[in-house]
Amino acid sequence: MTSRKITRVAAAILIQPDGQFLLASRPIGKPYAGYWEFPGGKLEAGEAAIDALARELHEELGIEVKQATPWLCQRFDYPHALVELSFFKVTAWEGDLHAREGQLFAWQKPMQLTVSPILPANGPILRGLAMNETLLFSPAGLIGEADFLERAKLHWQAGPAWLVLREPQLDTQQYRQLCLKLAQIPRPHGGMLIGHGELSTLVDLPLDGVHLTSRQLMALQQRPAQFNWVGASTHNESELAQANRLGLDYTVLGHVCASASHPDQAPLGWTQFADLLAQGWSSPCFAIGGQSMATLAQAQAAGAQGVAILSAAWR
Ligand SMILES: Nc1nc2c([nH]c(=O)n2[C@@H]2O[C@H](COP(=O)(O)OP(=O)(O)OP(=O)(O)O)[C@@H](O)[C@H]2O)c(=O)[nH]1
Ligand SMILES: [Mg+2]
Repeated sequence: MTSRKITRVAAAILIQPDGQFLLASRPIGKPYAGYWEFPGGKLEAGEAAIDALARELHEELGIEVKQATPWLCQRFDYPHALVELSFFKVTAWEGDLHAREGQLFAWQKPMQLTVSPILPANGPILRGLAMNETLLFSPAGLIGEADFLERAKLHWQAGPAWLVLREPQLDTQQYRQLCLKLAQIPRPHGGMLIGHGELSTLVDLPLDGVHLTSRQLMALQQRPAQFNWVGASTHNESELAQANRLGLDYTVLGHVCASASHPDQAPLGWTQFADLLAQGWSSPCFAIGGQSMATLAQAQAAGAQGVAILSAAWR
């Protein structure tokens, strides 16, 4: 097997407080001229991705980066190069944008692109920009249905919470009923309701998506077409690779820290978690296992989208 040289690239997702992000058109004379991309460029020899990011944004846009959080690390096989893209979410910068390379700029809303074409590698990751920093797993089995419905309402009132309804102790009929009750709660900020279980029992429920177990994930040949959003639980590289092959929207990887739900299995730990993410995947990943808002920053520093929270979300 011949191994291709990897071109390392740092790219910035500049995000405004209202959630709009910046795309720039590639200048004439470069490969894919006229395609829309995230500003950025190639790492120089010995340069760290975050330093390349700051340098490129200065060169291309004339701004100084003040706050950048690692987001996805993605590998993409172009005919001209195998590219490893380290994306950063840049939420604070100084200076006005200048098109120093003659680019055009477009501020875009997640899932509502108005420009095209975009670079081929960027297509699969765009859905990830619509995701929240937390993924909440339901606890009705632990705290009781009435309490759960009340707290779900509070989460959705407060923000765009993504809720996975995972209740393995319920039978199909009970699950349906609970799901229908949840679906009636208003979600003014665009919160999401994600199902869990045998896919054939979920298809006609008012769900925004489905969360696959790792067993379901490994048994599938294709992404299930009946659901808008599809994510999966993963524990290792082969499961991450399968999620990537199927083009899933997100993964959950763990458990990262010791957790009450898996007392007999050794946790991955942050180093192994970060190493697995650094292999390069096209969809955001949530850390799971001992996670809460208190571990969000650490998870994101390791390259995660955010944290999957079980019991800590419902206290
Ligand atoms: N900057 C940037 N590059 C991307 C993105 N997506 C993507 O596939 N790429 C690829 O990553 C590589 C980065 O190239 P670049 O042309 O921006 O590099 P650069 O700014 O250092 O320019 P240079 O070629 O003049 O040195 C290209 O192969 C490009 O196709 C993206 O969103 N932003
Ligand atoms: Mg560039």
